[in-house]
Amino acid sequence: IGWFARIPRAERDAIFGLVEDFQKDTSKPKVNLGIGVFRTDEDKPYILKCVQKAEEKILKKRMDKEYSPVAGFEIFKKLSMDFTFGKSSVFNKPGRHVTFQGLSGCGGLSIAAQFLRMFYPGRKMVYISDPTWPNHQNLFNKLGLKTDTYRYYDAENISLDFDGMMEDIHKMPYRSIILFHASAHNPTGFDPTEEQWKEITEEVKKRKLYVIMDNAYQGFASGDLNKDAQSFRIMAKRRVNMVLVTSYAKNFGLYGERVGATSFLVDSKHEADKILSQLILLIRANHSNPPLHGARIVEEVFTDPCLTKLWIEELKIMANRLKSARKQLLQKLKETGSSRNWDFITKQIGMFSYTGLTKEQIIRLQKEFHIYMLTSGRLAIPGITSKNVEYVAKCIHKVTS
Ligand SMILES: Cc1ncc(COP(=O)(O)O)c(CNOCC(=O)O)c1O
Repeated sequence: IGWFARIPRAERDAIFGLVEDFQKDTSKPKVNLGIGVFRTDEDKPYILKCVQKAEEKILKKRMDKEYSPVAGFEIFKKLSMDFTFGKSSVFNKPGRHVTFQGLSGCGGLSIAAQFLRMFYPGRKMVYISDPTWPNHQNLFNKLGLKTDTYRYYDAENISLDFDGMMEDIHKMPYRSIILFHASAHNPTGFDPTEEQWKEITEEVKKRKLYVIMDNAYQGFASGDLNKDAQSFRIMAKRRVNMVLVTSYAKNFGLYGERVGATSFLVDSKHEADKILSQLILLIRANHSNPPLHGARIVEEVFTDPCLTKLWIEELKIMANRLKSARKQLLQKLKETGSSRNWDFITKQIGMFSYTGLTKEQIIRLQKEFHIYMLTSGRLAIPGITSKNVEYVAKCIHKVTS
């Protein structure tokens, strides 16, 4: 068809393009350090036991397959507010938040971005961290919001560039929109401390910024649900204007079920009703109704105390598995006699390590050793196992010495 011929080919998605290359690679051994999806030490996907038990309960109930409400079920929304802001939060009351069930984190960010584009009175531009998750810029730009960056990473010292970040926030025009990662920053793995979050919050208030809080790893980052929520709970306590986008992909292992919750904090029931009415039209224009299954699993786990307890245990198991993989990798890198300081690997938390490897070194790892990483230098920790850690360490040493 004529006009199809004139459509330019887009560049591949950094993450899913790499996964395709990995799957096509027939050599042995090959190691996937590309995508942020949890794997056991046997390099297998992990279906949480609490999820399996929840599914058995759901199946027995023989529930219908009718449409969910456009914004999701009330119980799911309430449980999500209890999980994120906590039962005692001043915002966890009718009239102080507008919550909808989105299609996981991406879906929540997408609806929030469209809503801000339609109604935000300030600049239609979002400040995102440098570096950040590759899809942030793509998502906001595709939905009509420009992006700019704030400093976040000190490559020299391989650490959080807190001073740079604060300077950039201090310079931001009043009422700019800024996106923060709630915990387990992707890709650096460096998070502000509790004290630093308090300083960031004061600066955000001074600049009257609107915050998009991307909460993709709550509980999965440290294994502690509340610790991983400190960033946005500190901001909420100081009445920072924000929308919180929560994903249940990682902390429930429900990647493909596309389940998440997004909450706009508001001041009154009057405001809440108006915002919900606009969100419902916007959601209708996107996916109309959210999927049933993932939300029902989350609801079962949050309402059954035994399943909640099991879930919290499994979060710790996953977080500890990643911590031990970091320790093993650091140990093996030391054993190679590498002169580099790799200590940052155990200082970072969550799914990724930001290694500082150059693009050339990463291409060599892929071409010569069939080890797949993002060319940004991001290494997905779940891909490290007891079986392959020595091989990975030796190959990293080879390309960096
Ligand atoms: C910061 C952040 N926000 C949002 C999301 C969105 O995740 P989802 O839409 O699956 O909930 C993700 C998921 N990351 O994807 C895996 C990877 O980076 O390799 C994320 O890391």
